[in-house]
Amino acid sequence: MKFTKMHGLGNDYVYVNCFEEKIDNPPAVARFVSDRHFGIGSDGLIMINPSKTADFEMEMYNADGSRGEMCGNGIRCVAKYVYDYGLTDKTQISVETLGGIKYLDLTVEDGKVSLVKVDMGKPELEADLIPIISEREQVIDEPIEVDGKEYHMTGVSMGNPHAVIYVDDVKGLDLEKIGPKFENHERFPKRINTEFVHCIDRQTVEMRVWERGSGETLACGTGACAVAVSSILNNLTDTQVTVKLLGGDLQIEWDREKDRVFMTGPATVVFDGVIDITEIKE
Ligand SMILES: N[C@H](CCC[C@H](N)C(=O)O)C(=O)O
Repeated sequence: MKFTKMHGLGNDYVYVNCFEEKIDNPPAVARFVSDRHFGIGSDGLIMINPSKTADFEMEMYNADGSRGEMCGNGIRCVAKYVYDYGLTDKTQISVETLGGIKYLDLTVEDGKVSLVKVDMGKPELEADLIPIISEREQVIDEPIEVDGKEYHMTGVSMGNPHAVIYVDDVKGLDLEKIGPKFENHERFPKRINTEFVHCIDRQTVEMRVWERGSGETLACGTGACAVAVSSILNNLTDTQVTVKLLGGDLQIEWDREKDRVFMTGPATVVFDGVIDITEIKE
């Protein structure tokens, strides 16, 4: 199977052009290629498929083989792949996802995509997932106990579920310890992506993320959007936010008039390769 290894701010996936390749068991292939010792090494698998309702379809799997409804860093890389590898010459494209059709603007330099702006759509407060105790115009603040400690979170969906938690010290967090306890907490029937955030000023936040199905990643596009929406709702930032992640910065804007979130960031090709997946059983 031919693949292309790409990343968005270090959130790396194995990309497969399924106009040419066929994958019969994506969850098993995702687990295999993601293994950083026995496979290629990645945060998951992203299949680029034909679509009946958009220019392309993004089918995304986490490293544990679970399917994600949407992937912000991933969809920017899909846009770069389809332009740079000649599947389109358009600089405005649409991509079908389980989280709805997304619309992307591509910036091209020297014939290659260097930056992508994604209309991430309408943020939803996860009332069914995390009971919201007040209307969205007020502070959204839900207590949750993990490891005997009470945290306060804001639940936001960007197609996939997120719990946003504000802390004073992001760097010192033991994510390996508390991350899985949030991810698998009984409050989250679909599990959860959890973002830990420190606000630097009204235009800048820094965050780390424990992703559902992949653990700590260097960046999370949908997570950065959820953090921006939560920070604006909690009156901690203005509507344009630079989100600083371990892998780099994303620019997020929540256009309250249109009620749509826009994410702008890079996409990078690392290498092309071929791997034998015929022996994968499970
Ligand atoms: N782990 C996420 C999917 C990947 C999201 C993230 N890598 C991004 O860039 O948005 C989930 O299961 O909902």
